[in-house]
Amino acid sequence: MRTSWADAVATADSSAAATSASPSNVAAVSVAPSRGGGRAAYVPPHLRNRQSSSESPAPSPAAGPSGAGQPPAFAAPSPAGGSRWGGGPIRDVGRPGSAGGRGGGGGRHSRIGGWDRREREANPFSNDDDTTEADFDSQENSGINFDAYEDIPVETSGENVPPPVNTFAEIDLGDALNENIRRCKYVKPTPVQRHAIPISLGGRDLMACAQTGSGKTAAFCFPIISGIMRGPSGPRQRGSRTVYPLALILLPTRELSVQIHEEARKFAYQTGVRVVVAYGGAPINQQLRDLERGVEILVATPGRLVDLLERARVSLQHIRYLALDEADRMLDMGFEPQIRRIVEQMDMPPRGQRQTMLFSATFPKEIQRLASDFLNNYIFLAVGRVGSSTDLIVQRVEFVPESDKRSYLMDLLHGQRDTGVHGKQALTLVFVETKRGADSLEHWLCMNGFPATTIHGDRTQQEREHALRSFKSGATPILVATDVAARGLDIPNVAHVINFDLPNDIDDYVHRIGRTGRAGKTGRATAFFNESNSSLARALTELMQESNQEVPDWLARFSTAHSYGGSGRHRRTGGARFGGRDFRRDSTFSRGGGGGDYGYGGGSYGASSGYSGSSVATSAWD
Ligand SMILES: Nc1ncnc2c1ncn2[C@@H]1O[C@H](COP(=O)(O)OP(=O)(O)OP(=O)(O)O)[C@@H](O)[C@H]1O
Repeated sequence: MRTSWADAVATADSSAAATSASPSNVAAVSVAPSRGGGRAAYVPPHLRNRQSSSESPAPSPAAGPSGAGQPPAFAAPSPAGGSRWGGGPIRDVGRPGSAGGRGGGGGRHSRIGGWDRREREANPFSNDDDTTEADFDSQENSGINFDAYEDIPVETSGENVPPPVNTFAEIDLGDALNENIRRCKYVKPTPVQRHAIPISLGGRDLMACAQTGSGKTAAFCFPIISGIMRGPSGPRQRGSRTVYPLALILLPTRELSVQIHEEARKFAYQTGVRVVVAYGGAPINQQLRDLERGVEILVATPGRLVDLLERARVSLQHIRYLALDEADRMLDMGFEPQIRRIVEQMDMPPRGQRQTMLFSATFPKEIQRLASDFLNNYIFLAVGRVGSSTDLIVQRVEFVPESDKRSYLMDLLHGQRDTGVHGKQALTLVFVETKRGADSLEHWLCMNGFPATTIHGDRTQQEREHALRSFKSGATPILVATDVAARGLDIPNVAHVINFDLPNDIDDYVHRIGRTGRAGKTGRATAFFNESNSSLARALTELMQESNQEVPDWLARFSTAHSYGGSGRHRRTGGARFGGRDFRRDSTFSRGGGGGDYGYGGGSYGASSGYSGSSVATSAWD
């Protein structure tokens, strides 16, 4: 079985008419397979005797923990110790100079489940480029453009919202965590971090909606790690193989769980807080061994977690923090039953006795409604950029008939090559609809001299991880993927996202294009649109307008033609806005109805105070 593009190229018969045919391949068929290294003969579009069907768009806090909130029973001791967020002083374990020392797995030695005294904690930063300790002081996280965040619109609703912070220094996260923030080269908090971290440290439940690539991972990891460091130790586990994590982070895909585990390990390095990952497709025995060595934060996919719960190897009895990343995906039809089982039907403390945080870049109202079952007196936070969440991403939509897609793709890739935009510094992610389509396109690209690999649900986990590594390293700078790669993956240098097949759901489009333009960087997204995508036209048009993108005339016409009857997930969530808006503010919600959007500038929900700075907008996404 072929496991990589290289194998594919090596085993392919160079004369094979692998470009089996669609008419579009006629142009491409004239492209000789590149085996042997020669660049394929390329037939430019103007010689292909056909008209472009596109109209060518131009390229183009002063308060402590809120009294209104109900900090869970486990909440930190009184603020007497100095944390403005109500926790006592954080024990700095494992930091240089403190007991345990650097690399010694210092810290909460007495806690079963924490780092064992005999065990050396592997340095999670050791693979990061060639950065030395000295470099950490001099660098910022690669090129993040904080100026772009200056006037970011923010909306909060809920009672007694803790005010935001401007710097990490304003928050008492403790020396060990601060040291890791420095190692990550985070100089300032991103907007979602500025708001979400104080809210979570204040003990409040949170539903947070913030643009892709804006730093949501740290926004939920920092308060969890800090809270565990402040709080009482977990239970001792005598004579039982069951482990009792204190925090659970649930994610929809295996790759994302691996990524969040790696991130969380960096943030928790030398804090004495141990992070373990459990996900499907990988041998369970290794994961069981990892768990047995102790776990405070369990990062998991739902299926594997249910397996561990059924085997009684994990108990959720002592969960203090529950975080759902990509929460709208976790609560849609695919995952909801499993999530309800984990959260409501096992032994997890009920809402109000644990702290729950839900994060995503998109939050359809119907999902917010479901999600509210898991939350207690929560704060809704929407953080967006002026104009929209994605104006750092230049979006183009091309009208491309189904049969011409490969040919168009070839144009784009040759264009990139000709302008020197390729290789490790400019990765290209191509989304397709089906697993078979992914394999077929990957094969065709390889045959035509474009090193590609693929990731989808029919590949083994080993193949998926290999593909991702190969893509990240630039060895195969094109990744053909299904929606399994649409959410959360943080891959530096993705310069171009191509929607070869558009998704049916506009929120999926938002997440897909969000694989580029991350952390303040710019990116490019191209979509191939044709009649089969008509139902998406209106939502796509609205999204592009909100993101200050040029909408081609033909798309606007499609949009008008299909504005009747377009419903459900094809429409922008929350009405004509990007991202999300607290469904509790929907004027019809209180009447038990659904549908209408809350008008601008209207009344507010409950005793909503929100952030009263001048940059408050009625919506984060207008
Ligand atoms: N304060 C910060 N300073 C600099 N870089 C940061 C900061 N916070 C996060 N980052 C970086 O920004 C990138 C995106 O962060 P992250 O993956 O958490 O985004 P996200 O909001 O979860 O995105 P998505 O919605 O796609 O899941 C990461 O590479 C992360 O290391």
